[in-house]
Amino acid sequence: LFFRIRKLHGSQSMLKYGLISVLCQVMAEDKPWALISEKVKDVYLKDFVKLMAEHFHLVDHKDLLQNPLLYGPKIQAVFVWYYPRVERSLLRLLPSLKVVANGGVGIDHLDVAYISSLGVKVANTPDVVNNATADTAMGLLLASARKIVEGHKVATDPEISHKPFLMGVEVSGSTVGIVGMGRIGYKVAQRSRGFDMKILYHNRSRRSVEDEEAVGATYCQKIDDLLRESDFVVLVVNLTAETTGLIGQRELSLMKPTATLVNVSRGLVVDQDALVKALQSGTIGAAALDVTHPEPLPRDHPLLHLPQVLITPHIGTSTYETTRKMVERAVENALAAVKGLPLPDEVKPK
Ligand SMILES: O=C(O)C(=O)CO
Repeated sequence: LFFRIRKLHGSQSMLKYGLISVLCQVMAEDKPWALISEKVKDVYLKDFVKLMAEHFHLVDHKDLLQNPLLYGPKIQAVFVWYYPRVERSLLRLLPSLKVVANGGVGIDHLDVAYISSLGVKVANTPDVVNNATADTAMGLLLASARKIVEGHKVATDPEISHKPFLMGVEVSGSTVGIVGMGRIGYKVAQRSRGFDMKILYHNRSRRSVEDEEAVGATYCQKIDDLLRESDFVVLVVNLTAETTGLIGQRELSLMKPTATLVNVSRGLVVDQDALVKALQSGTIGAAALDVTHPEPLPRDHPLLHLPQVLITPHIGTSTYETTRKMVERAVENALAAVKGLPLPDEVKPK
């Protein structure tokens, strides 16, 4: 059609440009509409929002709430990075919604059963998050064990004249216990092998002998055995009804008084009050947490003030490369749903 219009000559040029402009508008309308959170605009670098905007007209949550009748019926996809919260009140505004496309693997913040009951698909971005999240776990483990953050403070604070030795815990040759041997857990095991660590793991189902041998991991059917023997306990489970509060007072009391708890899963996997008590009483040695409940913690929360606790603000996947892959994957999932095609990463209700 475009080339036919271009062939119009002379006096027809007004008509020609009019038709081209209408055609461009029709083509622009062709792009589906998607909702993102204004927080995503703040958090995600412009490049990533641009990537989504190549395929979707983006509306932010604030605009939607100001103009629900204008935008609500157009929106076919919601991109979620924790925000916007996909509450029932939001879903009611979106009668044409086809997909909730989550960036990240954890979908504990989504009511998948309810969203699916509306005929709306849910997708996440597994696999692409594995390396960055496993790197974060190892970073926390090493930084906590070798007091890297305190070391930086001491080295850069001119007021500290007496340099303490900052005695750490030896990582090489120690025992790591990985709770949750899924895709990220396995990456943690691969990295731990590079540090000559003895590797224990606990998982709902045992890995194949080949998988175990490839990283030298030993299966602990009972989590208690892993907790008793490990110098570093690394939590890499999904948050589910079964894993909520998985590490409580009893479990912490089984750990070595020198042990470190590393959490890159979700804050609610740990009973935080019990963790505070275990740290204060010396039941365990240290904690290194990329996730807490809530996030961020209130400024007066004891975990923020214990010297043996290292906290990062949920940066498990925050690398440029992984974020790009997550955005690309979320866009692929959303486009597939809009076109009625199978989603690369559909999450079905349990
Ligand atoms: O992928 C996820 O769910 C994360 O939380 C990454 O840290």
